[in-house]
Amino acid sequence: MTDTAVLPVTDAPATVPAALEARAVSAWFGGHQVLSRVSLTMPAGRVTALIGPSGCGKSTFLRTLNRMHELIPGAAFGGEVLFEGEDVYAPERRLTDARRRIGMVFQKPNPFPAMSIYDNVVAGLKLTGVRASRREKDELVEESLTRAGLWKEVRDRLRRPGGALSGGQQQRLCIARALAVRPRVLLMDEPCSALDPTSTRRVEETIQDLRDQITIVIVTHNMQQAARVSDQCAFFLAEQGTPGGIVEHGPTEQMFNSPADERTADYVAGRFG
Ligand SMILES: Nc1ncnc2c1ncn2[C@@H]1O[C@H](COP(=O)(O)OP(=O)(O)OP(=O)(O)O)[C@@H](O)[C@H]1O
Repeated sequence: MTDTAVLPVTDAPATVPAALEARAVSAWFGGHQVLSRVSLTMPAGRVTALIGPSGCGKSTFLRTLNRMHELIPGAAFGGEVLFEGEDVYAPERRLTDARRRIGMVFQKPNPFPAMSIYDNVVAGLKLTGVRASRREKDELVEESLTRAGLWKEVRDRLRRPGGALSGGQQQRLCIARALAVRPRVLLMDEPCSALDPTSTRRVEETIQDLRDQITIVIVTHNMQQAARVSDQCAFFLAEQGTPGGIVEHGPTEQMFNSPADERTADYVAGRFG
C-alpha cells in the first residue's frame, strides 16, 4: 500500500493507549543541530509534559514523534521512535501510519472556519486517508466530540461553522478532529497558550478526562499547567548554543518538589526562562 491508501475506520481500537519511546533522537534544520541524542519513555495512558525555556527544542522533539519534522525542507532526523516497541521510522512503515496513530493539536486553534462543526471532525478522517460510512461518521462525530468535552455544547448546532465557536471551543473541536481517527497517542503543542483562563481550564479538564484512554505528550510554558495535568515531566535545555537535550525527567511531583538538578529547580521556580 502507498501513503495515500484508503483505510477502513474500524481497524483502530477507540481507547487503547500506546507507549512511545524516543531513543537517542537528534534533529537538524540544515546545518543547525537543535536536538542531541534525546531519550525519553512516554508510558501508555500517562500525560508527559515537556518543559523548558524557549528555543530548547521541545516542539521539534514533539514533531519528531509523529514524523512531522521530516516535512520541513532541510530538516534531518537521527535516532529511533518506538510505538509499542516498533520504530515509526522503519523503512517499511508508512508516514500515514504515524499520523493516524499519533495525533496532534497545535498552539493556535486551527479548525476550517467555514466548514461545519460536523465536517471539521470528519476532516480528521480525510486528512489521514480513512474511509467511513455515513453511520460510522455520525457515531465518530458524537464519540469524538464527547471525548473532547464539547458534545453537550454543540450537539444542536453541528451544521454551524466551526469558526463561529469561541477560541476554547475551537481548540476542543481540533482535539475532536484529532481524536476522530482514534489515535493512541495525542501530541499537544502549547494547546492553551492562545486561550483565556476559563477556556484553558476546560481544555485541561479534557486532558484529565482523556487520561487512561490515550497517551498524551504536551509542550507547555505554564508551570502550573504542567503541575496540574502531567504525570511526568521532562526538562529540556539548550545551553550556550549547544543542541537541546533533556537535563532531567521524572514524576511531576518529584520534578517540582525535589528535582535532582539545580537548573531544573531554578526553572520550575521561575528563576529563568
Ligand atoms: N522550521 C525551522 N527552521 C529552522 N529552524 C527552526 C525551525 N523550527 C525551529 N527552529 C529552530 O530550532 C530550535 C528549537 O526550536 P523549537 O521550536 O523546537 O524550540 P521550543 O523549545 O519548542 O521553543 P518555544 O518554547 O519557543 O516554542 C530553535 O533554535 C529554532 O530557532
